Amino acid sequence: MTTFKSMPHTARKRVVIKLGGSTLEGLNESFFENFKKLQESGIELIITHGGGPAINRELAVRGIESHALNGIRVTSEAAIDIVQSTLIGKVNPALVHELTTAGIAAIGLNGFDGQLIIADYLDKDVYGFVGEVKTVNTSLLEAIISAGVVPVIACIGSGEHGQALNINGDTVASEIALAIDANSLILVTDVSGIRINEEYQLKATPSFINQWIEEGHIYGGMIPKVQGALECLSAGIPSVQIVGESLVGTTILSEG
Ligand SMILES: Nc1ncnc2c1ncn2[C@@H]1O[C@H](COP(=O)(O)OP(=O)(O)O)[C@@H](O)[C@H]1O
Ligand SMILES: CC(=O)N[C@@H](CCC(=O)OP(=O)(O)O)C(=O)O
Repeated sequence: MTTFKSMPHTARKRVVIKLGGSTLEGLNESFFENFKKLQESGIELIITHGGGPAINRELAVRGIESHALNGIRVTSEAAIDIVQSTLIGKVNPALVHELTTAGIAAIGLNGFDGQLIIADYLDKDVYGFVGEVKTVNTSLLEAIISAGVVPVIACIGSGEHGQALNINGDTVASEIALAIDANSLILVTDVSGIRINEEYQLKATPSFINQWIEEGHIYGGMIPKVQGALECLSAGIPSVQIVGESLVGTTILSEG
């Protein structure tokens, strides 16, 4: 991925929070009030989101099949239209509304807006209309953030010739965190972190994560989360958290 690195800014604290589709619909007002408190304490927030369950429902209504491979939806031509309209037309405005109701100035965005996320096919033969992030328009994000507005980003990439590409929400979250030099990334999901042999892990390191993937303890939708986390850590973002609605979960840190 090519990014235009933001200016170093020693004093600022910038946090990217990804809200998983698995948990989005159940979040209540007090959850969003947490965000207001974070903002009031001077933290710059950037929110990204998924919407897997909402997409599944819309696909089912239309009788369109889809399946996941390594936690990524194999997206047909028929499916990409539904993914695009669900994320941009339904999930994103609903989330912006929740934030606005909690008193947070928020603006909904997707990869097409101001060329926010330019994407290319990940592997068209294998995944269909799924994208990988090529560039992030960090100047646009910087302008929005410095205006005190929270960007709320749907995980749709802008492909060649205006083709929408489906990008996993966790991948977008980590790519945005990397592009804007975030101090931390928080992935909010429907489980309180990484569970191994029925026990939630408070902490994890890359070597444990690789071992857990190999042994099959981490699978499905957890895979893009930990992969994004490992990328962020190796690029110098100090920590990534995978948490439930209560914001309690696993903190992933570099070794040592
Ligand atoms: N080791 C693990 N610990 C916890 N959850 C895991 C693990 N491996 C796989 N999962 C699955 O990952 C899911 C979260 O991913 P996903 O459903 O894609 O959520 P989201 O919509 O928040 O991105 C959990 O509900 C669980 O089924
Ligand atoms: C390519 C790919 O997997 N795209 C995801 C985008 C939504 C998403 O990531 O939603 P969650 O946050 O609920 O996982 C999908 O189609 O489901």
